Amino acid sequence: MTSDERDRKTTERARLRAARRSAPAAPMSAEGLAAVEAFGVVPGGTVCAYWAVGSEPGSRAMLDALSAFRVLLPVVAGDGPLDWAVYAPDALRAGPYGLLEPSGPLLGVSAVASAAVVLVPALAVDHAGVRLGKGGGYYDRTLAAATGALVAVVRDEEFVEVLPAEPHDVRMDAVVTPGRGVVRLPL
Ligand SMILES: Nc1nc2c(c(=O)[nH]1)N(C=O)[C@@H](CNc1ccc(C(=O)N[C@@H](CCC(=O)O)C(=O)O)cc1)CN2
Ligand SMILES: Nc1ncnc2c1ncn2[C@@H]1O[C@H](COP(=O)(O)OP(=O)(O)OP(=O)(O)O)[C@@H](O)[C@H]1O
Repeated sequence: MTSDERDRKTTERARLRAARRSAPAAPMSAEGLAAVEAFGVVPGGTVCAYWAVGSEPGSRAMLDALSAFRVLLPVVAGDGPLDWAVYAPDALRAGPYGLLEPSGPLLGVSAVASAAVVLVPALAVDHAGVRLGKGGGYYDRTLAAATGALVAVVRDEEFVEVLPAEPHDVRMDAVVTPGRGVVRLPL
């Protein structure tokens, strides 16, 4: 039943967040580019990425490695789908949840459809492509409109066999980890 799955998500989130707190940082500077190349995005193409916070995998270096592409970062817009703006290293401002957000013009929630690849933050991903996020539902509400490849970015140990899933969970097309590189899903 769905409410059981929700409880199991809560338990899994707590476990994964605790593990992250004691895990080494995962700057993953090359893995974003590896994912974009794996899906054959041409220079100048659009990629959605994210500004990593706290113990999340990812870094400014991961974004800067994508300088041949047009990189969009999410902007939290109330409880709705995420808005987007172009990443420029010198045009960032503080957003909610300790995030930095791009300060340039907002492109609207439909901008996610312009991306050939969407790099998606996650606490964990499973072999079927089910992703567990932080529980806000922002990405699930957003990715329904995406048309490009959805690639979750996690540590090796966060790529797991099976996660609890609800009907609204949007499946990932691939995962990238430092040890395994880009893995197409479902496995
Ligand atoms: N880097 C990044 N950007 C993102 C997300 C994300 O998960 N990671 N989001 C995904 O939906 C959206 C924002 N939603 C978020 C929801 C919760 C937390 C969060 O819990 N962060 C800290 C607590 C920070 C604080 O409140 O001070 C944490 O993980 O403990 C972060 C972002 C859009 N941008
Ligand atoms: N497409 C959607 N439409 C409306 N509500 C949604 C949708 N997707 C998720 N939600 C709601 O958002 C809440 C959190 O969902 P879920 O547990 O899947 O978040 P998550 O994927 O871990 O978080 P995030 O996407 O922010 O990283 C749930 O209450 C869920 O019902």
